Amino acid sequence: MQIAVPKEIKNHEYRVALTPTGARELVARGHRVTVQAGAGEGAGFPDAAYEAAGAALEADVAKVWDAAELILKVKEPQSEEVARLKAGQTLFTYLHLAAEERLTRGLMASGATCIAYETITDRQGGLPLLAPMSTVAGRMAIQAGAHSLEKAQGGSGVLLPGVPGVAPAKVAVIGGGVVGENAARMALGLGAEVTVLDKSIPRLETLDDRYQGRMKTVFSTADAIDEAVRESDLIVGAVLIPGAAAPKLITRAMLADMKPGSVLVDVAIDQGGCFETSRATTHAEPTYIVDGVVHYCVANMPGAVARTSTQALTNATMPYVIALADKGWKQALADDAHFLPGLNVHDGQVTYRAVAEAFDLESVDPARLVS
Ligand SMILES: NC(=O)C1=CN([C@@H]2O[C@H](COP(=O)(O)OP(=O)(O)OC[C@H]3O[C@@H](n4cnc5c(N)ncnc54)[C@H](O)[C@@H]3O)[C@@H](O)[C@H]2O)C=CC1
Ligand SMILES: CC(=O)C(=O)O
Ligand SMILES: [Mg+2]
Repeated sequence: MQIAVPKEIKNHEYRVALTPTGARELVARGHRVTVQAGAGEGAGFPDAAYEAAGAALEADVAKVWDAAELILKVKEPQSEEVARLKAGQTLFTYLHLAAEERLTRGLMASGATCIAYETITDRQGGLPLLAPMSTVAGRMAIQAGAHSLEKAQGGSGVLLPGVPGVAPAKVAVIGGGVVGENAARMALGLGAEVTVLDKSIPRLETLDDRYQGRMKTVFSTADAIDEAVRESDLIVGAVLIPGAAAPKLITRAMLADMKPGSVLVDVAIDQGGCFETSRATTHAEPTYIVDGVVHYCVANMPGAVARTSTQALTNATMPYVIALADKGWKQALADDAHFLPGLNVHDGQVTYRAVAEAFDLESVDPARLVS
């Protein structure tokens, strides 16, 4: 199969979808891999390493896309990438479609087969291709929040751990999944007072057990969120309803109850964000202030630590890439009931129910397309 790896073009996105190690593996299986020149540079993988792995380098982005049967990316396609995509091609990348009607319609119009990393499931009920980047983003959320609390960033001037004689900051994490646990763990490590809110009792039990009561676990209700809003210096938004738009859990009116200079880090922004006042920002300009509250809403947080993130992401994606390359999308999805929910768009049709519901579109059962 002809496989293409374009250079990512989203603002300050330095990850790449395939490492030289991955390229070598695909080439050894008889596939042709074309990497756009410079695609791996931001993650520390020079062109020469891909060449040594048996991949072809191509400087002309149009040629990279045009010849491909399978396109491997990291971030959701930007508009100029959507314009390059065509029927008969398979795209494998993060898509986050429920937050992006224009992108959804663009992918439908392309006629291509679009498989999202973030809706593939596993036997344990997890999201194995979202989890590595959620781990990174959760850990980064506290770094970003701590920095945003500094006065020069518009923050309240609170230091997360406090100092002897001065109490630590209060951190609330809404959603105790992969992002939430990693954020809470970092905040605990820095000495903050940490509360995690989740709607899943089993999840709260796991956290309570794992951290031996060192973080408070609270069932997520409107009252509990009100209290977190009133008390916290930093709130991390980390909820997810897989494939769907995030619920808005903090409204604009509620910001008036927050301490001036408090910080909201909305990691769920790639699914539309879980705070009413969230809008996606970039690493170039990560924060803005609404009603005295600093908002950090970068939709590709892991792109900033591209070396670590690329290795973590490709460790997880590689078995799926190999299945797509060896068998083609139809057989690869037919053979694996957990890979199948990755299919979001095929030949003009939406195949993921939560995405179709977000935009009042017809949804086609993906199982019908592969049987
Ligand atoms: N901004 C970025 O760069 C990145 C964003 N993300 C995003 O972070 C979000 C979270 O991802 P994961 O932690 O992997 O998901 P997850 O599925 O592991 O965890 C989500 C948690 O939210 C909980 N939840 C759902 N509704 C809730 C509510 N109303 N109140 C409290 N908790 C609720 C669920 O029970 C679950 O435990 C996703 O939108 C994901 O796409 C992930 C990586 C990078
Ligand atoms: C999950 C995601 O959106 C990211 O890693 O950028
Ligand atoms: Mg995004």
